[in-house]
Amino acid sequence: MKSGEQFRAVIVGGGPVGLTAAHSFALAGIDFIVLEARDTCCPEAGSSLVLNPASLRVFHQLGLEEQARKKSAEHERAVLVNYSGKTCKDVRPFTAFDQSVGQRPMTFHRQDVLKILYDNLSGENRAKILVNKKVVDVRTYPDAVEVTCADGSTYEGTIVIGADGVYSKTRGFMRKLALEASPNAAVNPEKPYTAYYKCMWGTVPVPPGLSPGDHLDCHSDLGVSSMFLTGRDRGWFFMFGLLEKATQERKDYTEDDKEAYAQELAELPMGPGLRFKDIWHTRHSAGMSNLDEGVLDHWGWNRVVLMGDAVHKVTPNAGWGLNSGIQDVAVLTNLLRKLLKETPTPGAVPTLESLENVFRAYQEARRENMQEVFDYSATQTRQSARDGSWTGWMHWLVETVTSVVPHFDWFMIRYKASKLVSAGHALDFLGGWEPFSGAVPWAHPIRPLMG
Ligand SMILES: Cc1cc2nc3c(=O)[nH]c(=O)nc-3n(C[C@H](O)[C@H](O)[C@H](O)COP(=O)(O)OP(=O)(O)OC[C@H]3O[C@@H](n4cnc5c(N)ncnc54)[C@H](O)[C@@H]3O)c2cc1C
Repeated sequence: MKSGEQFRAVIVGGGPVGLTAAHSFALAGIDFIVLEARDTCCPEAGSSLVLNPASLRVFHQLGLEEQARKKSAEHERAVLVNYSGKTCKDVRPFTAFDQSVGQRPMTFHRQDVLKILYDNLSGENRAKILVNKKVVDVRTYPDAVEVTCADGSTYEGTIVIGADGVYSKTRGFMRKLALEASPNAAVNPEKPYTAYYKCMWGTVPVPPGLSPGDHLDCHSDLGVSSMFLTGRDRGWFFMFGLLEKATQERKDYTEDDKEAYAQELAELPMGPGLRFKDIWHTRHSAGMSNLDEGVLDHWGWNRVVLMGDAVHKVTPNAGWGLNSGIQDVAVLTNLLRKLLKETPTPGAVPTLESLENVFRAYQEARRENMQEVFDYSATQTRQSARDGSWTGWMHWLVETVTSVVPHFDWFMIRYKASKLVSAGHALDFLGGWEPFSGAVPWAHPIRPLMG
């Protein structure tokens, strides 16, 4: 293996984070290739994705905002019911986002996000997304990396980026290679995430009485909760449940498991006058998994670096998983672009030391914020599906007291959620424009576009 003449990033995984990286790298002038295991980057799998204003700001910079607005619904109404189905709150707190950061979160069908990303790559860049390329080996050399796929094909590059999700193979190779290089190397655990909750999700037609942008929640003290979101033309349910025992093992739920769980939660309220049994039979599709949680301590090693669910995994109640991955993309793109621009000989491949410095700076820029996002997400899950522990009762007490405080949700969004969102990075070499501004300043402002 010898050094390539030009820098190239081999991105493992053509999910939403890998595809966002493809757009960002293309605009930054960073050569890349994406290797995706499935036969398509846009499968009809998963449920909704809520993009927060920080992600929408990046999408705007990538030229994707217009398509995104056509395919999504802005958050409008928040309804909370208790386990008996009684409405505790029916409010419209999301105007707080309009005032704070100038933009509300938007709800998409997951496949639509993938299609927006994939379809809007130029022909030249789309040709760099290769499907049916399941990565089975990663090797590092003094000047390069080599990635091998299940079909026997190999790809060389300067770095390899693991955007291959919660069960990341790249993460495993990073660990293995670091330990081979030094048995005392500081590495991530082999199984770095732990699940305390499970979730079944699915797509259904919008039930009567609901409108685009509705967000319904049902909380309970029995270790279960439900959430229902409406988009432009469909709705999505999320049925959360506390696992009997925390686990680090992967669990693949079967159709029978889903049916049994649906029967178990049939009477769980989803919103005013709506129970789970009313919508389960209308589903187009449903999925189920344990909700892994964790933030890794080592985001990169040598020529290998991780982003998205491969390096942090949060529960989905607060909708921060992909939004965090988009932040990873923005920060890593900015740092790599700067490095490549500053390389003494134009076009020369940066040294391993300079790449490792970039990976360190990337982790430093993201790790602390990610922990805050992680804690926020974990708390939301535990406040919703409360257990019988004292923390469960504390969550109950806080929720009961705050549910009678006028405009409480508005204040939480204005002073807590907006603060997290406004910490968001964007691509520092591209401009942006107005709606993404309000009373809360962005920690990393972008240059306003002229005209
Ligand atoms: C029910 C639910 C609701 C959610 N809602 C939201 C939300 O509203 N907002 C939000 O921000 N986040 C949400 N999330 C989280 C979000 O889905 C993830 O954070 C996001 O998908 C992570 O993207 P990723 O690209 O890192 O990983 P993935 O989406 O897992 O994509 C990884 C890709 O890598 C490919 N791959 C895997 N292994 C290999 C290999 N060996 N070789 C090549 N390719 C490989 C996979 O096929 C896949 O395409 C939700 C999650 C769940 C479960």
